[in-house]
Amino acid sequence: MNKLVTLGWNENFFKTDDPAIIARVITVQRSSYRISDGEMEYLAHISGKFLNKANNPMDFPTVGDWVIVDKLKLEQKAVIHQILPRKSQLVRQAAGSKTEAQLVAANLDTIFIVSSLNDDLNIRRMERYIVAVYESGASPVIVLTKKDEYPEEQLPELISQMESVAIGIPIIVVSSVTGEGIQDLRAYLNPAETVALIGSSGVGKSTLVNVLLEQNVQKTKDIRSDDSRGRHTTTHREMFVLTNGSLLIDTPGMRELQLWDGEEAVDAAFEDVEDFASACFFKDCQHDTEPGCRVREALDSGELSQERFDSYQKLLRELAFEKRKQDQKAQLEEKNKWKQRSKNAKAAYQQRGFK
Ligand SMILES: Nc1nc2c(ncn2[C@@H]2O[C@H](COP(=O)(O)OP(=O)(O)OP(=O)(O)O)[C@@H](O)[C@H]2O)c(=O)[nH]1
Ligand SMILES: [Zn+2]
Repeated sequence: MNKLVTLGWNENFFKTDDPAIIARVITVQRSSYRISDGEMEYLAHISGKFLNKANNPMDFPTVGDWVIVDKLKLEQKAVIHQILPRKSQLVRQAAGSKTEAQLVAANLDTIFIVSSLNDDLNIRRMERYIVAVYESGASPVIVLTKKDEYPEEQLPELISQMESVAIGIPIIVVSSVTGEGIQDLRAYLNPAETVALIGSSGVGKSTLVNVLLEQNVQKTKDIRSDDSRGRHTTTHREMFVLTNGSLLIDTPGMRELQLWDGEEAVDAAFEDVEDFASACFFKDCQHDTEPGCRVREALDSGELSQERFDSYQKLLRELAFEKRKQDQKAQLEEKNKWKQRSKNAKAAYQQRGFK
């Protein structure tokens, strides 16, 4: 049997007579990668030619990527030549002020949006995560952790609140301490499928990975007893194989999730708002003062909450702003490229002695 299958490989991804050239990225460490062919792990680097062609973060391998490689079995080293087309990819705007995409993981079937029931839970943040997941092409599942620390009687109210913003998305409540809900979660971990966990730091992602793997592979840390500096315990992204053959990727906690792209994903995540908007009299209704505005009507009657509508508009504005920044950056890069070219041409001309 082709061992790649144990990593979720499917022949439809890429046709080749030589499966030995295929591997999957299981961790990313600065400029090196750990890859696996299902049999052995290799420390891999990208080839010089690859490096020359890669000019933005999306061109580089990420955890979950399928890659074409040359393996040196004895040394357990490999060279990555190419990334196979991704079937899904989770992207966010990189932290900091630079306009730059950050690729979180690739080829995911499902994404667990993990939030703890105690103080981390935030409806507006949840909406943002849902948009990012829809945009990635994977299916979202909401996982609410630390059930053991939350008053049972308040749970139904909270879940119904969550349901109103996570339309049609499964919501699973778990406790890694008591084991409640873990079995329900396993229903979303199918053989040969890849699931990634995302969420803020300290919500219990790594603890959950350990529980699902039934062993301690990810370091966890007590957030109550540490200082504000050493909070993040998961420093890199890593893929694990569960005993049933499903693949699980843990990601470092995010302080905030800045969207990179996804106006259509906003429409998908805000199906309720879209439904009202499509019933407005004017096709291009701005839901402001236009007559026959179904959105305003829904806001007045309470069918649609003002907070939800504000959040929808805010995300759209943010994405439009993000897009303008990206376009400006692309224009600048294009300009610099031409500048450099004419500089090179001039230098070559002078070298030939035509001064
Ligand atoms: N009471 C309770 N505590 C939990 C549960 N799950 C995790 N914790 C605790 O929450 C703290 C943070 O858990 P981690 O698993 O390290 O959190 P994380 O999301 O991986 O954090 P980062 O690696 O920083 O992203 C630890 O002290 C865990 O013991 C749970 O179900 N119940
Ligand atoms: Zn309207």
